[in-house]
Amino acid sequence: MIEIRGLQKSFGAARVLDGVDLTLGQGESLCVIGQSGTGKSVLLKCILGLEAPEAGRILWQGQPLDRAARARFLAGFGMLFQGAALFDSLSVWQNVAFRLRQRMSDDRARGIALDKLARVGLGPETADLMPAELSGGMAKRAGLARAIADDPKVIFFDEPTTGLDPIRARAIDALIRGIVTETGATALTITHDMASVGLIGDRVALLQGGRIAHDGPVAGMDAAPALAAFLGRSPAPRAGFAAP
Ligand SMILES: Nc1ncnc2c1ncn2[C@@H]1O[C@H](COP(=O)(O)OP(=O)(O)OP(=O)(O)O)[C@@H](O)[C@H]1O
Repeated sequence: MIEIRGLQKSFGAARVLDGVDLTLGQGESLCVIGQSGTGKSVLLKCILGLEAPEAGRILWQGQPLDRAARARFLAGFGMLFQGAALFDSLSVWQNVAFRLRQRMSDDRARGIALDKLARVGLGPETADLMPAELSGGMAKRAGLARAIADDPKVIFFDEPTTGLDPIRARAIDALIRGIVTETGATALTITHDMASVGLIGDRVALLQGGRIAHDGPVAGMDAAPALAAFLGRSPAPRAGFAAP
């Protein structure tokens, strides 16, 4: 569905992306991990058209993601931003219904927003609260409700568990996995959190030195040498491996 080939992006003399090749299949959940400053956000911005790469191609459904294709892509796309990024001056339901209100009545948009809030575990009593009245975990849930408000076919999750304690982080992971599974959406998650990778991802890619240093299924990722090196530990023995 999304195919990235030879993507390069520099800032001044610093080449951040140095030939990134990555494919995201329809209905697949891919997690991209990497150290701070390796270019995960830059990669996301190149896909969204917020940064222009010097070289390489991004294809969506086999077509180059030019201006017209990107507009179609973004119309069927949802995103959970790092820190939720709710609009401070809008209530929770208005945030969730932000895109819906551009094409339907407030009554209808509010009804859909309440359904989506319920899906992420927020009751109707939260609908008229302002973002400043929410805890970090509630804000993430509201951001997630906004990401799925328009029933997107593709959803990007940027550091979905950053700033949450482990219990709330796992709850958000479980919600994301449930939503991705039940909607069949294609998902791209950027994260540092390996517990999230295990819960959310079908596949994990490691961005390192401007390239994809590892790309493989989440099942069995403990045995991948590149991931073990990234995490600073020895790879787990493969199934059937007999220790001497
Ligand atoms: N607009 C910009 N101008 C100059 N340098 C930039 C710009 N955007 C990103 N960079 C640089 O590109 C590199 C990659 O940044 P990026 O934000 O993609 O890292 P990241 O992997 O997402 O990090 P983190 O996990 O900490 O969010 C960094 O060195 C950053 O300083």
